[in-house]
Amino acid sequence: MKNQSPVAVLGGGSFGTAIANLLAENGHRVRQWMRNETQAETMRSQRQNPNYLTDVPILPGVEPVNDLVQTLDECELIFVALPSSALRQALQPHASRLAGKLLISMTKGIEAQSFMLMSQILEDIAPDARIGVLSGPNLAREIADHALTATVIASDDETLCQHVQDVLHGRTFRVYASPDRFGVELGGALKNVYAIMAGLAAALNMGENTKSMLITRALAEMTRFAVKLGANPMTFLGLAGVGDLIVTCSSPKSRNYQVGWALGEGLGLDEAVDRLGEVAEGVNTLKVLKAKAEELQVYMPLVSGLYAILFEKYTLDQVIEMLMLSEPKTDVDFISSTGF
Ligand SMILES: NC(=O)c1ccc[n+]([C@@H]2O[C@H](COP(=O)([O-])OP(=O)(O)OC[C@H]3O[C@@H](n4cnc5c(N)ncnc54)[C@H](O)[C@@H]3O)[C@@H](O)[C@H]2O)c1
Ligand SMILES: O=P(O)(O)OC[C@H](O)CO
Repeated sequence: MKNQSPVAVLGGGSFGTAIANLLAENGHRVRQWMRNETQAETMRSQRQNPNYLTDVPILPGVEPVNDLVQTLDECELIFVALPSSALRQALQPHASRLAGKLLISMTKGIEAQSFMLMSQILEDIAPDARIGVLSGPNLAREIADHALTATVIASDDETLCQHVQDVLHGRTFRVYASPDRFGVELGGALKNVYAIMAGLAAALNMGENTKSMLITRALAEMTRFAVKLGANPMTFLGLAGVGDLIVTCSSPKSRNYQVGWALGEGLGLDEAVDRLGEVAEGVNTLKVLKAKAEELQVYMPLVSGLYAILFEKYTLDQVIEMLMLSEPKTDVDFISSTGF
């Protein structure tokens, strides 16, 4: 079933571009909104995004636009691919236009002051909207290249999940549903931090044992934190948990991994972020996560270690020594408490 009204994608970056094209491939009319009028005009005339995924042709069904009010008024289903630092500021002024709309957050970040996830911000801005989260192992570059990909639409609104499955599902993009919006969204935000670490380790050629240890202990740490916040740990075994953690910690196409790689090459954090020139949400997430873990007294040695390197002038060697020589722990925390 095709939408009568066009579908909106908010964001002119790589993920907005990949998802807008995917929707158009499935036969939907798409309004891809971006704040930069020149960029929208260039995309309309050249049929290419001048800044992101520059070699990907913009399909005829995608109309790059610059008028947010008109876009929100025209569209019932709205995918949000704005950086976490921009989401509230971009949508708050238009709160009254969002009532009753289907708002799907694809943004993987955490708001600094409030520790709110992006769908919680959407709910805060638009309490009468219907809210979902799309998350999973979803590198924009690979979606645009039609690599076989799976994702998760998460919401307690089953009709919304079905609708999003209908519009996005296709030959190269498979959409699973989950009722656990909080767990799915938290997984997508937290894994960015560990991808920085994995990129750093890879640049230093630390080896496959190290990579595996990092990913597995990252999963343990993320899950421990999530349980403290009341999330369901089982969600972290799915695509939006371990799935996204694996891809982001393994792929040089991940921007968070690239920041870590640049740090491993000896760049400072600011230089690494500048060189990237795109959003790497893990840097801000690390700051808010470190503070929250301390507040909640959750043991997160990898987060503390990376924070110590990036913001407290510890050397990598000092942090490695602290991590490796700390008191030995149990492998899987939950085994003893579940009685298996
Ligand atoms: N790229 C991916 O592979 C991917 C995959 C899944 C989720 N995401 C998430 O999607 C979000 C966006 O990432 P991206 O990859 O598209 O980023 P990007 O760096 O490719 O592009 C960011 C875009 O946001 C725009 N922007 C910045 N500030 C803005 C503001 N105040 N108002 C409006 N637009 C603004 C920029 O101009 C740019 O067009 C992030 O939270 C990211 O974690 C990205
Ligand atoms: O490029 P990154 O590091 O923002 O990661 C992109 C996606 O979140 C991977 O699922």
